[in-house]
Amino acid sequence: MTKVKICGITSEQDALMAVDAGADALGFVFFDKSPRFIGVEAAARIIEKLPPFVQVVGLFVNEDLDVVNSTADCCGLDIVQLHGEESPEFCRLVRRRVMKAFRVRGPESLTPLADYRVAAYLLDAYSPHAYGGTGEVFDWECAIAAKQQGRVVLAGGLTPENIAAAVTRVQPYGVDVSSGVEASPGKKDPDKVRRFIQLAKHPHPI
Ligand SMILES: O=C(O)c1ccccc1N[C@@H]1O[C@H](COP(=O)(O)O)[C@@H](O)[C@H]1O
Repeated sequence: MTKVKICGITSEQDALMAVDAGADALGFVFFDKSPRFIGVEAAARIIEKLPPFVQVVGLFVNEDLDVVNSTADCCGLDIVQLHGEESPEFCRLVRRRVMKAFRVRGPESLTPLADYRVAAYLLDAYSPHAYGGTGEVFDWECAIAAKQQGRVVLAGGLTPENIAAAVTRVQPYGVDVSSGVEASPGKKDPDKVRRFIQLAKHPHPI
């Protein structure tokens, strides 16, 4: 069954709602140019309220290694998601499992994957305007091709409307969504979160 990460959590209410809806992982954005930015202390206060068996992911963009590792310790992160131009060596020095994000423009965007020894490749749409969280979709054929190199987490413009088609076609290890399940930037819409998770995990109605 496809794993689901709900990213851009900024409140305890949204965190517990997403967990109750069946999320496998929650994402906290430690990138201060994001509308979903959360500070370390605020994130730690939410994370300490989470039940067991939910993975906690910290998202960083071109952050200092020391900051990544100290935030991971402070907040009890399980996984680090690196969404900038971090090198293979940088990923190796992170003291957590790493999901390295690649912003896909076309098949040539997949060439660097082979250099990275990481827990999963997260594929997102390329945008010249932002590092992620844009709601833009890329050509899923690239995600299908990337599965030859390792675990793929599909992201980029996923919504309750397209997630069943995405999971059926790509059959990724997991999916990640931020803007597609929001009521407004940084605030999740409970109905969208529930429908998204249900359809990601059960794309074919029984
Ligand atoms: O969510 C953000 O604000 C964000 C900022 C900077 C880098 C990545 C970000 N989010 C990640 O982007 C993808 C796609 O998001 P969306 O569903 O299209 O809105 C996803 O992996 C988020 O974790």
